Amino acid sequence: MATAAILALGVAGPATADARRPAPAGRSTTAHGLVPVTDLFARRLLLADKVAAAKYGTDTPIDDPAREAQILTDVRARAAGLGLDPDSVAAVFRDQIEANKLVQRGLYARWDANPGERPTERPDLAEEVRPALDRITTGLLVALRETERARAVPSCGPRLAVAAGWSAHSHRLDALHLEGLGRALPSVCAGSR
Ligand SMILES: O=C(O)C(=O)C[C@]1(C(=O)O)C=C[C@@H](O)C=C1
Repeated sequence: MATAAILALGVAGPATADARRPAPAGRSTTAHGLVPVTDLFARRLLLADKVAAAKYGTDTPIDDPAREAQILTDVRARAAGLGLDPDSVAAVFRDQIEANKLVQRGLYARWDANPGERPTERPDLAEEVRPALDRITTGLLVALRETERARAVPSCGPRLAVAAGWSAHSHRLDALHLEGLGRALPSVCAGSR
């Protein structure tokens, strides 16, 4: 999705007048229906700052294929337990990982160019940062299950754009994290896979 489109939606915010009106019978979701998903995407992207701070200036590379495989194996198994399609859920998480790496690389470039902006503390990746990412994984699996129907209807794309704009705005994402949010979205709607 175009970053500019997300930005514009973020500035506009949700349609409050519509949100106050009761939904017509048979129409299950509101414009806010996908916010639980995009909110967790945004939170996960903000954690990329801690991941990058844990690794920057060390021998630990941004890419950790073993950790990625472990996440994808785990979410596939848990998706099946929740009655979700494992392939679809794995696609969503693969996008989250790619989005996270996009932000990490952007931060590295920023810190290389501006030494004054480099992190002053190094969080513990194993003890602090990955457990926080794991908590988001659990929340995201629940959010994907709760939005299964909303993600299967043709209006998913526009609703996702509204939700992403709202989450970008409420988490005050900068341009880099907004780009990450755009990278996080492609697999959310059932028809997009
Ligand atoms: O846990 C890490 O080391 C991260 O960099 C985070 C993360 C992720 O998004 O979960 C991203 C890149 C790595 O390849 C593995 C996992």
